[in-house]
Amino acid sequence: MAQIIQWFPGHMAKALRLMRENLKYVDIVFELVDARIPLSSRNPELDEVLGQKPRLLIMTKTDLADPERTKIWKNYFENQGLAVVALDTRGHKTPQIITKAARTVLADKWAALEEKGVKDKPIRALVAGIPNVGKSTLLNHLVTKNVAITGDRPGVTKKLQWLKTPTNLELLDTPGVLWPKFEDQRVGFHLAMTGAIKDQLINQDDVVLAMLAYFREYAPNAIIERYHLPAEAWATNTDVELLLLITQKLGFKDDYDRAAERILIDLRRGKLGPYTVEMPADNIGMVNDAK
Ligand SMILES: Nc1nc2c(ncn2[C@@H]2O[C@H](COP(=O)(O)OP(=O)(O)OP(=O)(O)O)[C@@H](O)[C@H]2O)c(=O)[nH]1
Repeated sequence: MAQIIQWFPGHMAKALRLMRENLKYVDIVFELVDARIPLSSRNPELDEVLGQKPRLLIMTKTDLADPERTKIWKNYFENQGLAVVALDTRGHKTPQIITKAARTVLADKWAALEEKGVKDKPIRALVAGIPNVGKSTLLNHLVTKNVAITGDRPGVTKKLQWLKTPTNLELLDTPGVLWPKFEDQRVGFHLAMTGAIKDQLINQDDVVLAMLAYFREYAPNAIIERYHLPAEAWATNTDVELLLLITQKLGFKDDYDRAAERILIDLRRGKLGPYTVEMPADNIGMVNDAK
């Protein structure tokens, strides 16, 4: 883990600085989090950078997450005063869902503008989130044609590029890449499970063992079925022994690394079913509890 801790801070500082600079050009920030790891995929310093800037929390990849847990998380964030949508960003209703939610967040401000005679003002937004959370996918689904806005407007003069959507949003075309924080080693494991960080950064065997500990408690049958293990496999084996057993079942003899790699691919592609490895009560040490 030490390697990761040394590697990220410079990137994170730069990303947050860029975010601060761009914030003044937008009305709202779309903060993306991965529904499978809603805490580990958030950046704890974002709260401070955003201050009072309106925000919409978008939980992505709900098709890969446990639906019951997604509901719990949505409530949890809403109870903190955040506006939240949870979706598979690739769905065809994404533009309508996101635009409606953004309009709701900004309803008062837009009503005040309309009173002053400003009609149909586009909502300007910045998409932010950690790598792999779905930023580009969201942008691509919101913007049906690639139309860059030009002209003498704030942002444009600074050579920022904006993308217009048919639903009257204007999106900064470069998403803000945030970096997670790794003080809690579970954060690293969870990010690795979902593929948010490079595989070279964490020992895959360790990630798979953390993952098996989760499946032992919450979805034991998914592993039994996928790797054709005997029904009593969990009861008679430790997590390490189970990894060895799966390695043999996969026909990889004693090549545990290869088995770990295969298991992670299965997990990330949803072959082990939907999963959400974090719950609010886990207190994964990275997000400020207050908004
Ligand atoms: N199943 C599923 N996959 C998604 C969803 N959103 C994005 N993806 C996939 O997740 C992967 C990463 O998505 P990107 O849009 O490239 O993520 P990004 O945040 O732009 O990533 P970086 O460029 O690394 O910062 C891609 O394979 C997407 O197809 C979703 O809601 N559900």
